[in-house]
This record gives sequence, structure tokens and C-alpha cells, in this order.
Amino acid sequence: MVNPTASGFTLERSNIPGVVLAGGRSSRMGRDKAGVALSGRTLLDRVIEQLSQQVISVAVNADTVPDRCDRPFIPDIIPGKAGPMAGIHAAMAHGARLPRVTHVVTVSVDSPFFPHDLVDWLAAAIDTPAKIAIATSEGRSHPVFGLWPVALANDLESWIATDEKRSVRDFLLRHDVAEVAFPLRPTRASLLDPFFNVNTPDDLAEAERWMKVLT
Ligand SMILES: Nc1nc2c(ncn2[C@@H]2O[C@H](COP(=O)(O)OP(=O)(O)OP(=O)(O)O)[C@@H](O)[C@H]2O)c(=O)[nH]1
Ligand SMILES: [Mg+2]
Repeated sequence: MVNPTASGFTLERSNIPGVVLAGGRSSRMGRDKAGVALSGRTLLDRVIEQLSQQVISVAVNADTVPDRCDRPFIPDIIPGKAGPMAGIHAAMAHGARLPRVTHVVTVSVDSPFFPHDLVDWLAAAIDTPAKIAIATSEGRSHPVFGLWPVALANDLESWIATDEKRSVRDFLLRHDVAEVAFPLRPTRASLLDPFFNVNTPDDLAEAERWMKVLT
């Protein structure tokens, strides 16, 4: 899909690589979330499969190599479990090495229900080369689900080096950002926030309950 805009910028939907952010401490889960099984399949496998239907390639990013991963691995360039922004930085740097790529999409390993049309809708919101698009639901933003200009890698690297909080939102304030609102997902029970994320063992139990009512 091509998205021509009034500004003349065209984002080639067919040339967007995807990166799964799978690093961090998993301190609330107590073990590596990427390897946690939901209805018999790991969160990492589920998210890779879901993303691979929307992008030209899928790579896995973390600060250390995950167990059992058959996709290209992209290590954090900024060391020390610096947080999700370190993963987004590694994703931008990865995209910048690929031919004709202007934007890279990131998703979080702990959100197994993210939208099937995530990349289409984020891409539709990009109308200049420097624009970032991030997902929102119910008025809350989910910046780990973002479409990022690969040209921002150096800017993000220097920002991480100078900012103590390393909050994604603080970085976004410095840039041109489109927020893309996604609807709640109907199930046979109530409405599911597609960005529900599995941070704790209780969240995992809740995710198992959602699995039983997905349509
Ligand atoms: N590459 C990379 N990804 C990270 C890092 N920290 C967090 N993430 C990813 O960012 C996303 C959101 O992470 P959180 O759920 O907020 O935190 P977490 O570190 O995974 O877990 P907690 O320790 O329980 O907060 C997940 O996809 C994580 O895998 C990091 O230092 N490097
Ligand atoms: Mg989380």
C-alpha cells in the first residue's frame, strides 16, 4: 500500500521492517517474559507471528540473546538494560542499514493481542519523513508500538545519553508525533484492549482467560 500525501512524502507500506522489543528485566514477572507460554506458545512466538503478517521482515531485539529464537537478533547498542528506548534505538539503527527503508515499526513482546492492522494504520498517519506514529487506546498512548523514522537513530542515541529518565514520552515531546487511536477488540465476553500487556503472573492468568473468549 502506498500513502501519498499533500506534503508529497510517500511511505512505502511494502518496505517496513518490524522489530520485537524483548529486552528488559521482567522483574514483575520474575522470569524472562519472552519465554513465558500463553496457551502453549511463547509470547515471543505469538508476537513474531502476528507481526510477520504486517511487515517485510521481523527481527528480535533485546539486551541479551533470548532463548530459542529463529529470527535475526538485534542487540541493544546502548548497554545496561537502558529501557524500551534502547530497543527502539537499536530498531532504528537496524532499519537504517536496510535499503530504501525510512521507517521501522516496533512492538512489545508482552502484548500478544496487538491489532492485526497495526502497521497499516500507523503507516497511514505518516505524512512527512520525520514523523513518528504511535498507538493509543482508550486515551492512553502505547509508545512501544510505534513507527519510527530510522533517521532519528543518532538523535535518540544522544538523547538517551543525556536524559536521566529515559522516558519514551519525554523523547516524543521533542518530535512531530501522530497518535493513532485503535478500538477495543470485541470478544465473546467484554471488550479487550488490544494493547493489554502481560507484566505479572496475574496478567498471564488474565491473558489465558482472554484467549478463551477471542472470536
Ligand atoms: N531492548 C530492550 N527492550 C526493553 C528494555 N527494557 C524493557 N524493554 C522492552 O520494553 C517493553 C516494555 O517493557 P516493560 O513491560 O515496561 O518492562 P520490563 O523491563 O519488560 O519488565 P519489568 O521489569 O517488570 O518492568 C517490553 O517489550 C520489554 O521487553 C531494554 O533495556 N532493552
Ligand atoms: Mg509491559
